[in-house]
Amino acid sequence: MFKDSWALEADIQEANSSCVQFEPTTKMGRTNRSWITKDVNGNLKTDMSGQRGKWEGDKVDPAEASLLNKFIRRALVSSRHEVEVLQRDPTSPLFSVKTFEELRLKPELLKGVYNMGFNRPSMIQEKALPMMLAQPPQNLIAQSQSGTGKTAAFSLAMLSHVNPAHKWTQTLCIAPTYELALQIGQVIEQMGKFCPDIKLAYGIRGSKVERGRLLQEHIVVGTPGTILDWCNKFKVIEAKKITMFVLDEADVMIATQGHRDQSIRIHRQLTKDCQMLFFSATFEEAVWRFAKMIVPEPNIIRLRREEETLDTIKQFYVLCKSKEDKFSILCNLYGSMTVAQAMIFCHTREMASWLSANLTKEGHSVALLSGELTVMQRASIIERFRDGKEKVLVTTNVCSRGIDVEQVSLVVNFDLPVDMGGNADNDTYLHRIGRTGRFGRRGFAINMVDSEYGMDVIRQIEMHFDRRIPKLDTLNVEEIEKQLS
Ligand SMILES: Nc1ncnc2c1ncn2[C@@H]1O[C@H](COP(=O)(O)OP(=O)(O)OP(=O)(O)O)[C@@H](O)[C@H]1O
Repeated sequence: MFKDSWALEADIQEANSSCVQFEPTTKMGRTNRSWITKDVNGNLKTDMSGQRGKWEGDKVDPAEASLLNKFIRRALVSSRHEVEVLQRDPTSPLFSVKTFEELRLKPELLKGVYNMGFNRPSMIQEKALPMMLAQPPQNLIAQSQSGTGKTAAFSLAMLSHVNPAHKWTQTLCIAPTYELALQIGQVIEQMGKFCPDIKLAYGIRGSKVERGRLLQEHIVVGTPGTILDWCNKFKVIEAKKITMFVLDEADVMIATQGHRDQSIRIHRQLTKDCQMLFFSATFEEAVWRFAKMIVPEPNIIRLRREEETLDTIKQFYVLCKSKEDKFSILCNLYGSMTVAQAMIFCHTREMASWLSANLTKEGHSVALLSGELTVMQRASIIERFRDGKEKVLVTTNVCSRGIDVEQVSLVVNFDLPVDMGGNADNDTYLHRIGRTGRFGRRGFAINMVDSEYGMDVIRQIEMHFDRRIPKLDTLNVEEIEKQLS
Protein backbone atom coordinates (compact mmCIF):
# COMPACT_ATOMS: atom_id res chain seq x y z
CA MET A 1 0.00 0.00 0.00
CA PHE A 2 2.80 2.39 0.82
CA LYS A 3 4.74 1.58 -2.34
CA ASP A 4 3.11 4.52 -4.11
CA SER A 5 3.55 6.92 -1.23
CA TRP A 6 5.37 10.07 -2.30
CA ALA A 7 6.32 10.62 1.32
CA LEU A 8 8.15 7.32 1.40
CA GLU A 9 9.86 8.20 -1.84
CA ALA A 10 10.79 11.57 -0.41
CA ASP A 11 12.16 9.81 2.68
CA ILE A 12 14.31 7.54 0.52
CA GLN A 13 15.53 10.47 -1.54
CA GLU A 14 16.32 12.42 1.59
CA ALA A 15 18.19 9.48 3.07
CA ASN A 16 20.24 9.19 -0.11
CA SER A 17 20.90 12.87 -0.38
CA SER A 18 22.11 13.06 3.21
CA CYS A 19 24.62 10.29 2.45
CA VAL A 20 25.92 12.30 -0.44
CA GLN A 21 26.09 15.39 1.65
CA PHE A 22 28.09 13.73 4.38
CA GLU A 23 30.63 12.24 2.02
CA PRO A 24 33.20 14.87 1.30
CA THR A 25 34.07 15.35 -2.32
CA THR A 26 37.52 16.25 -3.39
CA LYS A 27 36.32 19.79 -3.98
CA MET A 28 34.83 20.23 -0.53
CA GLY A 29 37.68 18.60 1.27
CA ARG A 30 40.39 20.71 -0.23
CA THR A 31 39.06 24.19 -0.48
CA ASN A 32 41.87 26.18 0.97
CA ARG A 33 44.43 23.70 2.08
CA SER A 34 46.34 20.92 0.44
CA TRP A 35 46.00 17.46 1.92
CA ILE A 36 49.54 16.79 0.82
CA THR A 37 51.38 17.95 3.92
CA LYS A 38 54.85 17.96 5.35
CA ASP A 39 55.74 15.88 8.35
CA VAL A 40 57.73 17.29 11.27
CA ASN A 41 60.92 16.58 9.41
CA GLY A 42 59.78 18.45 6.34
CA ASN A 43 59.02 15.33 4.25
CA LEU A 44 55.98 15.42 2.02
CA LYS A 45 53.12 13.05 2.95
CA THR A 46 49.48 12.50 2.16
CA ASP A 47 47.01 13.15 4.90
CA MET A 48 44.98 9.96 5.41
CA SER A 49 42.04 11.92 6.72
CA GLY A 50 41.45 13.41 3.31
CA GLN A 51 40.76 10.10 1.61
CA ARG A 52 37.44 10.22 -0.12
CA GLY A 53 34.73 8.06 1.41
CA LYS A 54 36.66 7.06 4.50
CA TRP A 55 36.26 10.28 6.40
CA GLU A 56 34.15 10.01 9.50
CA GLY A 57 35.01 13.37 10.98
CA ASP A 58 31.71 14.88 10.02
CA LYS A 59 29.45 11.90 9.95
CA VAL A 60 27.43 12.52 13.08
CA ASP A 61 23.84 12.23 11.94
CA PRO A 62 21.73 14.30 14.38
CA ALA A 63 18.83 11.83 14.37
CA GLU A 64 21.18 8.91 15.08
CA ALA A 65 22.94 10.87 17.80
CA SER A 66 19.60 11.62 19.42
CA LEU A 67 18.52 7.97 19.25
CA LEU A 68 21.86 6.82 20.66
CA ASN A 69 21.43 9.25 23.52
CA LYS A 70 18.02 7.77 24.29
CA PHE A 71 19.42 4.24 24.30
CA ILE A 72 22.36 4.92 26.57
CA ARG A 73 20.75 7.31 29.00
CA ARG A 74 20.53 6.02 32.52
CA ALA A 75 18.97 8.94 34.36
CA LEU A 76 17.60 12.41 34.04
CA VAL A 77 20.13 15.05 33.07
CA SER A 78 19.97 17.90 35.56
CA SER A 79 21.37 21.39 35.35
CA ARG A 80 22.65 24.02 37.72
CA HIS A 81 20.88 26.63 35.67
CA GLU A 82 17.41 27.93 36.44
CA VAL A 83 14.55 27.16 34.07
CA GLU A 84 13.75 30.40 32.24
CA VAL A 85 10.08 31.09 31.54
CA LEU A 86 8.71 33.72 29.20
CA GLN A 87 4.94 33.85 29.53
CA ARG A 88 2.68 34.97 26.74
CA ASP A 89 0.72 36.92 29.32
CA PRO A 90 3.22 38.03 31.95
CA THR A 91 0.41 39.15 34.28
CA SER A 92 -1.10 35.68 34.62
CA PRO A 93 0.18 33.66 37.58
CA LEU A 94 2.99 31.24 36.84
CA PHE A 95 2.24 27.78 38.14
CA SER A 96 4.96 25.37 38.99
CA VAL A 97 4.53 21.93 40.54
CA LYS A 98 6.81 19.98 42.84
CA THR A 99 4.74 16.77 42.76
CA PHE A 100 2.77 14.88 40.13
CA GLU A 101 -0.27 14.88 42.49
CA GLU A 102 -0.61 18.63 42.12
CA LEU A 103 -1.43 18.10 38.44
CA ARG A 104 -4.69 16.35 39.35
CA LEU A 105 -4.16 13.62 36.79
CA LYS A 106 -6.51 10.70 36.32
CA PRO A 107 -5.54 8.07 38.92
CA GLU A 108 -4.66 5.50 36.23
CA LEU A 109 -2.32 7.96 34.60
CA LEU A 110 -0.66 8.90 37.88
CA LYS A 111 -0.19 5.18 38.50
CA GLY A 112 1.52 4.91 35.10
CA VAL A 113 3.89 7.77 35.94
CA TYR A 114 4.90 6.23 39.28
CA ASN A 115 5.17 2.83 37.66
CA MET A 116 7.92 4.28 35.45
CA GLY A 117 9.87 5.13 38.57
CA PHE A 118 9.28 8.89 38.38
CA ASN A 119 8.98 10.27 41.92
CA ARG A 120 8.77 13.95 41.14
CA PRO A 121 8.75 16.17 38.05
CA SER A 122 12.09 17.09 36.48
CA MET A 123 13.15 20.75 36.40
CA ILE A 124 11.61 21.36 33.01
CA GLN A 125 8.49 19.33 33.86
CA GLU A 126 7.83 21.44 36.96
CA LYS A 127 7.16 24.44 34.76
CA ALA A 128 6.06 22.82 31.49
CA LEU A 129 3.42 20.40 32.78
CA PRO A 130 1.09 22.99 34.38
CA MET A 131 1.26 25.03 31.16
CA MET A 132 0.58 22.05 28.92
CA LEU A 133 -2.37 20.92 31.05
CA ALA A 134 -3.85 24.40 31.61
CA GLN A 135 -7.37 25.34 30.60
CA PRO A 136 -7.86 27.14 28.30
CA PRO A 137 -5.03 25.44 26.40
CA GLN A 138 -1.73 27.27 26.05
CA ASN A 139 0.91 26.98 23.37
CA LEU A 140 4.45 26.15 24.35
CA ILE A 141 7.94 26.29 22.90
CA ALA A 142 10.36 24.38 25.12
CA GLN A 143 14.08 24.00 24.75
CA SER A 144 16.33 21.94 26.93
CA GLN A 145 19.05 19.46 26.23
CA SER A 146 18.37 15.83 25.58
CA GLY A 147 17.57 13.84 28.71
CA THR A 148 15.85 16.55 30.73
CA GLY A 149 12.38 15.01 30.54
CA LYS A 150 10.70 16.62 27.53
CA THR A 151 9.39 13.40 25.97
CA ALA A 152 7.94 12.21 29.26
CA ALA A 153 6.30 15.62 29.72
CA PHE A 154 4.47 15.79 26.41
CA SER A 155 3.56 12.09 26.56
CA LEU A 156 1.83 12.80 29.85
CA ALA A 157 0.16 15.87 28.35
CA MET A 158 -1.17 13.87 25.38
CA LEU A 159 -2.47 11.05 27.56
CA SER A 160 -4.15 13.50 29.88
CA HIS A 161 -5.60 15.54 27.01
CA VAL A 162 -7.57 12.90 25.11
CA ASN A 163 -11.15 11.92 25.75
CA PRO A 164 -11.28 8.14 25.33
CA ALA A 165 -15.02 8.29 24.63
CA HIS A 166 -14.34 10.14 21.37
CA LYS A 167 -13.26 7.53 18.90
CA TRP A 168 -11.07 9.67 16.67
CA THR A 169 -7.55 11.03 16.60
CA GLN A 170 -7.28 14.01 18.92
CA THR A 171 -3.55 14.44 19.43
CA LEU A 172 -0.81 14.22 16.87
CA CYS A 173 2.92 14.04 17.52
CA ILE A 174 5.57 14.20 14.82
CA ALA A 175 9.24 13.24 15.16
CA PRO A 176 12.07 13.28 12.60
CA THR A 177 12.65 9.55 12.10
CA TYR A 178 10.96 6.18 12.27
CA GLU A 179 13.07 5.13 15.25
CA LEU A 180 12.53 8.35 17.19
CA ALA A 181 8.75 8.10 16.64
CA LEU A 182 8.86 4.51 17.91
CA GLN A 183 10.72 5.59 21.03
CA ILE A 184 8.11 8.24 21.81
CA GLY A 185 5.30 5.75 21.23
CA GLN A 186 6.91 3.36 23.67
CA VAL A 187 6.99 6.04 26.37
CA ILE A 188 3.29 6.76 25.76
CA GLU A 189 2.46 3.05 25.89
CA GLN A 190 4.39 2.59 29.10
CA MET A 191 2.95 5.66 30.78
CA GLY A 192 -0.56 4.82 29.60
CA LYS A 193 -0.26 1.20 30.71
CA PHE A 194 -3.15 1.58 33.17
CA CYS A 195 -5.34 3.53 30.75
CA PRO A 196 -6.55 0.72 28.48
CA ASP A 197 -9.21 2.92 26.86
CA ILE A 198 -6.62 5.18 25.29
CA LYS A 199 -5.36 3.89 21.94
CA LEU A 200 -2.21 4.81 20.07
CA ALA A 201 -1.29 4.43 16.39
CA TYR A 202 2.14 4.75 14.77
CA GLY A 203 2.19 6.86 11.62
CA ILE A 204 5.45 5.47 10.29
CA ARG A 205 6.53 3.63 7.16
CA GLY A 206 5.10 0.16 7.01
CA SER A 207 1.98 0.94 9.09
CA LYS A 208 -1.14 -0.16 7.22
CA VAL A 209 -4.28 1.97 7.02
CA GLU A 210 -7.44 1.70 4.98
CA ARG A 211 -7.90 4.63 2.64
CA GLY A 212 -10.82 6.83 3.67
CA ARG A 213 -11.53 5.03 6.92
CA LEU A 214 -10.88 7.35 9.85
CA LEU A 215 -8.58 6.03 12.54
CA GLN A 216 -10.14 5.43 15.93
CA GLU A 217 -6.87 5.78 17.84
CA HIS A 218 -6.81 8.82 20.09
CA ILE A 219 -3.10 9.50 19.77
CA VAL A 220 -1.00 9.21 16.61
CA VAL A 221 2.80 9.42 16.69
CA GLY A 222 4.73 9.40 13.45
CA THR A 223 7.04 10.96 10.93
CA PRO A 224 5.96 14.03 8.92
CA GLY A 225 5.81 12.28 5.52
CA THR A 226 3.52 9.46 6.60
CA ILE A 227 1.36 11.72 8.76
CA LEU A 228 0.89 14.12 5.86
CA ASP A 229 -0.13 11.18 3.67
CA TRP A 230 -2.53 9.99 6.33
CA CYS A 231 -4.17 13.42 6.49
CA ASN A 232 -4.27 14.24 2.76
CA LYS A 233 -3.95 11.16 0.64
CA PHE A 234 -5.38 8.33 2.72
CA LYS A 235 -7.69 10.61 4.70
CA VAL A 236 -7.56 8.56 7.88
CA ILE A 237 -6.94 11.56 10.14
CA GLU A 238 -9.17 14.61 10.17
CA ALA A 239 -6.77 17.44 10.85
CA LYS A 240 -9.59 19.74 11.95
CA LYS A 241 -10.33 17.42 14.87
CA ILE A 242 -6.79 17.53 16.24
CA THR A 243 -6.77 19.54 19.44
CA MET A 244 -3.14 18.99 20.49
CA PHE A 245 -0.18 18.99 18.10
CA VAL A 246 3.32 18.10 19.30
CA LEU A 247 6.46 18.65 17.24
CA ASP A 248 9.46 16.96 18.83
CA GLU A 249 13.17 17.31 18.09
CA ALA A 250 12.66 20.43 16.01
CA ASP A 251 16.40 20.94 15.59
CA VAL A 252 16.78 17.48 14.06
CA MET A 253 13.61 17.98 12.01
CA ILE A 254 14.86 21.09 10.24
CA ALA A 255 18.14 19.41 9.39
CA THR A 256 16.09 17.71 6.66
CA GLN A 257 14.47 20.26 4.38
CA GLY A 258 11.65 17.90 3.37
CA HIS A 259 10.62 17.28 6.95
CA ARG A 260 10.46 20.94 7.73
CA ASP A 261 8.16 21.58 4.79
CA GLN A 262 6.00 18.56 5.53
CA SER A 263 5.63 19.70 9.15
CA ILE A 264 4.50 23.11 7.97
CA ARG A 265 1.99 21.54 5.58
CA ILE A 266 0.52 19.43 8.38
CA HIS A 267 0.41 22.42 10.67
CA ARG A 268 -1.47 24.52 8.09
CA GLN A 269 -4.39 22.11 8.19
CA LEU A 270 -4.88 22.39 11.95
CA THR A 271 -7.38 24.80 13.44
CA LYS A 272 -6.23 27.91 15.25
CA ASP A 273 -7.64 26.48 18.50
CA CYS A 274 -5.35 23.46 18.34
CA GLN A 275 -2.81 23.52 21.17
CA MET A 276 0.74 23.63 19.75
CA LEU A 277 3.68 22.19 21.67
CA PHE A 278 7.14 22.52 20.18
CA PHE A 279 10.31 20.91 21.56
CA SER A 280 13.96 21.22 20.71
CA ALA A 281 17.27 20.35 22.36
CA THR A 282 18.99 23.39 20.86
CA PHE A 283 17.75 26.80 19.91
CA GLU A 284 19.71 28.39 17.15
CA GLU A 285 18.16 31.02 14.90
CA ALA A 286 16.77 28.55 12.34
CA VAL A 287 14.93 26.57 15.03
CA TRP A 288 13.54 29.77 16.44
CA ARG A 289 12.23 30.86 13.00
CA PHE A 290 10.63 27.43 12.57
CA ALA A 291 9.08 27.64 16.04
CA LYS A 292 7.48 30.96 15.28
CA MET A 293 5.88 29.51 12.13
CA ILE A 294 4.37 26.63 14.07
CA VAL A 295 3.45 28.17 17.42
CA PRO A 296 1.43 31.37 17.64
CA GLU A 297 1.37 33.29 20.92
CA PRO A 298 3.75 30.92 22.69
CA ASN A 299 4.86 30.56 26.24
CA ILE A 300 8.57 29.84 26.16
CA ILE A 301 10.51 27.62 28.54
CA ARG A 302 14.27 27.21 28.33
CA LEU A 303 16.82 25.37 30.36
CA ARG A 304 20.38 26.20 29.47
CA ARG A 305 22.78 23.35 28.87
CA GLU A 306 25.56 22.70 31.35
CA GLU A 307 28.50 23.97 29.33
CA GLU A 308 31.61 21.95 28.70
CA THR A 309 34.83 23.47 29.94
CA LEU A 310 38.54 22.86 29.44
CA ASP A 311 39.34 24.19 32.93
CA THR A 312 40.07 20.85 34.53
CA ILE A 313 41.96 19.39 31.58
CA LYS A 314 45.71 19.39 31.15
CA GLN A 315 46.34 19.55 27.41
CA PHE A 316 49.53 18.63 25.56
CA TYR A 317 50.73 17.88 22.10
CA VAL A 318 53.36 15.34 21.12
CA LEU A 319 55.34 15.25 17.88
CA CYS A 320 55.26 12.02 15.88
CA LYS A 321 56.63 10.93 12.54
CA SER A 322 54.11 8.36 11.33
CA LYS A 323 51.12 6.38 12.51
CA GLU A 324 53.46 3.65 13.78
CA ASP A 325 55.35 6.30 15.70
CA LYS A 326 52.07 7.64 17.10
CA PHE A 327 51.22 4.15 18.20
CA SER A 328 54.46 3.50 20.04
CA ILE A 329 54.38 6.92 21.71
CA LEU A 330 50.80 6.24 22.76
CA CYS A 331 51.78 2.90 24.31
CA ASN A 332 54.69 4.51 26.20
CA LEU A 333 52.56 7.32 27.52
CA TYR A 334 49.76 4.99 28.50
CA GLY A 335 52.24 2.79 30.33
CA SER A 336 53.56 5.69 32.40
CA MET A 337 50.16 6.95 33.54
CA THR A 338 47.57 5.70 35.97
CA VAL A 339 44.56 5.94 33.72
CA ALA A 340 41.05 4.97 34.70
CA GLN A 341 39.76 4.82 31.16
CA ALA A 342 40.91 6.32 27.89
CA MET A 343 39.17 7.43 24.72
CA ILE A 344 41.16 7.67 21.51
CA PHE A 345 39.82 9.52 18.48
CA CYS A 346 40.72 8.74 14.88
CA HIS A 347 39.48 10.24 11.62
CA THR A 348 38.79 7.14 9.62
CA ARG A 349 37.37 3.71 10.28
CA GLU A 350 40.53 2.21 8.80
CA MET A 351 42.75 4.07 11.22
CA ALA A 352 40.49 3.22 14.18
CA SER A 353 40.45 -0.48 13.38
CA TRP A 354 44.21 -0.55 12.69
CA LEU A 355 44.83 1.12 16.05
CA SER A 356 42.47 -1.05 18.01
CA ALA A 357 43.93 -4.22 16.48
CA ASN A 358 47.44 -3.11 17.44
CA LEU A 359 46.45 -2.09 20.96
CA THR A 360 44.75 -5.44 21.40
CA LYS A 361 47.94 -7.19 20.24
CA GLU A 362 49.79 -5.27 22.97
CA GLY A 363 47.41 -6.76 25.53
CA HIS A 364 45.04 -3.85 26.11
CA SER A 365 41.32 -4.46 26.45
CA VAL A 366 39.93 -2.30 23.67
CA ALA A 367 36.47 -1.43 22.40
CA LEU A 368 36.05 -0.12 18.88
CA LEU A 369 33.23 2.22 17.96
CA SER A 370 32.71 3.47 14.44
CA GLY A 371 30.08 4.60 12.00
CA GLU A 372 29.34 1.35 10.22
CA LEU A 373 27.73 -0.03 13.39
CA THR A 374 24.01 0.28 13.97
CA VAL A 375 22.84 2.59 16.71
CA MET A 376 21.94 -0.47 18.83
CA GLN A 377 25.44 -1.91 18.42
CA ARG A 378 27.01 1.42 19.33
CA ALA A 379 24.79 1.68 22.40
CA SER A 380 25.87 -1.75 23.59
CA ILE A 381 29.59 -0.97 23.11
CA ILE A 382 29.17 2.27 25.07
CA GLU A 383 27.33 0.40 27.84
CA ARG A 384 30.18 -2.10 28.14
CA PHE A 385 32.76 0.67 28.24
CA ARG A 386 30.80 2.57 30.88
CA ASP A 387 30.60 -0.60 32.94
CA GLY A 388 34.40 -0.76 32.78
CA LYS A 389 34.49 -3.98 30.74
CA GLU A 390 37.04 -2.32 28.45
CA LYS A 391 39.55 0.30 29.51
CA VAL A 392 40.24 1.85 26.13
CA LEU A 393 37.69 3.03 23.61
CA VAL A 394 38.92 3.73 20.10
CA THR A 395 36.42 5.72 18.11
CA THR A 396 35.81 7.90 15.11
CA ASN A 397 33.64 10.94 15.58
CA VAL A 398 30.39 9.04 15.90
CA CYS A 399 29.83 9.34 19.60
CA SER A 400 32.04 11.89 21.25
CA ARG A 401 29.09 13.35 23.11
CA GLY A 402 27.41 10.10 23.98
CA ILE A 403 29.63 9.19 26.88
CA ASP A 404 29.67 10.81 30.30
CA VAL A 405 33.33 11.63 30.34
CA GLU A 406 33.83 11.83 34.09
CA GLN A 407 35.16 8.30 34.13
CA VAL A 408 37.55 8.94 31.24
CA SER A 409 40.79 10.43 32.50
CA LEU A 410 42.72 10.40 29.22
CA VAL A 411 41.55 11.59 25.82
CA VAL A 412 43.91 11.15 22.89
CA ASN A 413 43.44 12.84 19.56
CA PHE A 414 45.28 10.28 17.48
CA ASP A 415 44.06 12.42 14.59
CA LEU A 416 43.31 16.07 15.28
CA PRO A 417 39.74 17.25 14.75
CA VAL A 418 39.49 19.25 11.53
CA ASP A 419 36.52 20.34 9.50
CA MET A 420 35.85 19.71 5.82
CA GLY A 421 37.90 22.76 4.89
CA GLY A 422 40.86 21.37 6.82
CA ASN A 423 40.68 23.94 9.62
CA ALA A 424 40.63 23.15 13.33
CA ASP A 425 37.19 21.93 14.38
CA ASN A 426 37.03 23.66 17.74
CA ASP A 427 33.55 22.46 18.67
CA THR A 428 34.51 18.85 18.12
CA TYR A 429 37.71 19.40 20.10
CA LEU A 430 35.69 20.74 23.01
CA HIS A 431 33.14 17.90 22.82
CA ARG A 432 35.88 15.30 22.78
CA ILE A 433 37.86 16.53 25.73
CA GLY A 434 35.61 19.01 27.57
CA ARG A 435 33.78 18.18 30.74
CA THR A 436 30.74 19.72 32.30
CA GLY A 437 31.52 21.94 35.28
CA ARG A 438 29.94 19.52 37.69
CA PHE A 439 32.22 16.65 36.84
CA GLY A 440 35.22 18.64 37.96
CA ARG A 441 37.63 15.72 38.04
CA ARG A 442 40.98 16.25 36.38
CA GLY A 443 41.88 14.75 33.07
CA PHE A 444 44.53 14.79 30.36
CA ALA A 445 44.24 15.39 26.65
CA ILE A 446 47.06 14.46 24.32
CA ASN A 447 47.13 15.66 20.73
CA MET A 448 49.29 13.74 18.28
CA VAL A 449 50.89 16.00 15.69
CA ASP A 450 52.62 14.54 12.66
CA SER A 451 52.95 17.46 10.26
CA GLU A 452 53.41 21.20 10.02
CA TYR A 453 49.78 21.31 9.09
CA GLY A 454 48.95 19.52 12.38
CA MET A 455 50.97 22.14 14.25
CA ASP A 456 48.92 24.81 12.53
CA VAL A 457 45.72 23.12 13.72
CA ILE A 458 47.06 23.10 17.29
CA ARG A 459 47.80 26.82 17.05
CA GLN A 460 44.28 27.49 15.82
CA ILE A 461 42.88 25.55 18.78
CA GLU A 462 45.13 27.45 21.19
CA MET A 463 43.96 30.75 19.77
CA HIS A 464 40.30 29.80 19.79
CA PHE A 465 40.27 28.73 23.44
CA ASP A 466 42.92 31.26 24.46
CA ARG A 467 44.88 28.52 26.18
CA ARG A 468 48.40 27.35 25.54
CA ILE A 469 48.87 23.68 24.67
CA PRO A 470 52.45 22.80 25.69
CA LYS A 471 54.61 20.22 24.00
CA LEU A 472 55.27 17.03 25.88
CA ASP A 473 58.75 15.68 25.32
CA THR A 474 58.17 11.98 24.87
CA LEU A 475 61.86 11.15 25.31
CA ASN A 476 62.01 12.67 28.77
CA VAL A 477 60.47 10.09 31.10
CA GLU A 478 60.88 12.20 34.21
CA GLU A 479 59.12 15.11 32.57
CA ILE A 480 56.29 12.85 31.42
CA GLU A 481 55.79 11.47 34.90
CA LYS A 482 55.83 14.95 36.39
CA GLN A 483 53.32 16.35 33.89
CA LEU A 484 50.94 13.42 33.80
CA SER A 485 50.76 12.67 37.50
N1 LIG B 1 10.29 13.02 36.40
C1 LIG B 1 11.16 12.08 36.11
N2 LIG B 1 11.78 11.38 37.09
C2 LIG B 1 12.69 10.42 36.81
N3 LIG B 1 13.06 10.08 35.56
C3 LIG B 1 12.48 10.75 34.53
C4 LIG B 1 11.51 11.77 34.75
N4 LIG B 1 11.13 12.25 33.54
C5 LIG B 1 11.83 11.56 32.62
N5 LIG B 1 12.64 10.66 33.20
C6 LIG B 1 13.58 9.73 32.57
O1 LIG B 1 14.72 10.49 32.19
C7 LIG B 1 15.18 10.14 30.90
C8 LIG B 1 15.09 11.34 29.97
O2 LIG B 1 13.75 11.72 29.81
P1 LIG B 1 13.14 12.11 28.39
O3 LIG B 1 13.43 11.08 27.36
O4 LIG B 1 11.72 12.48 28.61
O5 LIG B 1 14.03 13.41 28.09
P2 LIG B 1 14.10 14.27 26.77
O6 LIG B 1 14.42 15.65 27.21
O7 LIG B 1 12.88 14.06 25.97
O8 LIG B 1 15.33 13.69 26.04
P3 LIG B 1 15.35 13.05 24.59
O9 LIG B 1 14.82 14.08 23.66
O10 LIG B 1 16.77 12.69 24.34
O11 LIG B 1 14.46 11.84 24.73
C9 LIG B 1 14.31 8.97 30.46
O12 LIG B 1 15.00 7.78 30.80
C10 LIG B 1 13.04 9.12 31.28
O13 LIG B 1 12.42 7.87 31.52
